[in-house]
Amino acid sequence: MTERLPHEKGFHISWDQIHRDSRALAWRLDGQGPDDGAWKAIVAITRGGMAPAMIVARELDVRVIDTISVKSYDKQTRMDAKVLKAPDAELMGDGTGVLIVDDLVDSGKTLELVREMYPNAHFATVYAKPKGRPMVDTYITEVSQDTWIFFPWDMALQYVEPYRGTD
Ligand SMILES: O=P(O)(O)OC[C@H]1O[C@H](OP(=O)(O)OP(=O)(O)O)[C@H](O)[C@@H]1O
Ligand code: HPA
Ligand SMILES: [Mg+2]
Repeated sequence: MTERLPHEKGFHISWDQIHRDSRALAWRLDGQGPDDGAWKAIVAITRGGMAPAMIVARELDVRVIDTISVKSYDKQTRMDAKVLKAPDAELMGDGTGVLIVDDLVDSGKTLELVREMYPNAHFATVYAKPKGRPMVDTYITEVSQDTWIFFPWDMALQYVEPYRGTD
C-alpha cells in the first residue's frame, strides 16, 4: 500500500533518478578504495541495495559482487534487523577494501548491524536520513526523517484525477 503515515512527506524516485543518483555515488567513490584506489568487491544489502550496487559496479568496473540479506522492515514498520544470509567469509575478512551498498539509511539499524560484522568496510547509500547518517561513509542525497522514500520498484504508473476534479 502507499500509505505513508506517520511519515509527513513522500519522496517519489523514478528509475531515471535512481540511475542518475547511483551513478553520482559511483563517481564519488571512484579511486577511494584502499588498494591504489580500487575496491576489491561490492556487497549489496538486499534487496534495496541491489539496483544501486549493480549501477555502481558497472561504473567502477567491479566484477566481484556478493550480497548480504538483512530484513529490517515489514512494510513501513521497523523490526529488529536480522541477517538472513551472509556474504562469503573468505572474501569479506574484516571488510577491508569492500564497498557495501544500500539504497538508503533511515534509522541506521541495518548498517549498524552490518558494520559490527565488517568494521573496515566502506558503507555507501544513495539516500540518507539524519538519524542514520553517522552510519554511512558516503551518500548522495539527504531527506528529512519524516519523509518516506518510494522507490521505482515499489511503484507503478497510474491514472490520477485532474487537480480540479471531474463531475
Ligand atoms: O536504516 P534502517 O532504518 O535500518 O533502514 C534502511 C533499510 O531498510 C530498507 O530495507 P528493508 O529491511 O525494508 O528490506 P528490503 O531492502 O528488502 O526492502 C532499506 O532498503 C534499507 O536496507
Ligand atoms: O523511506 C524509506 N523508503 C523505503 N524503504 C525504507 N526502509 C526504511 N526507510 C525507508
Ligand atoms: Mg534494504
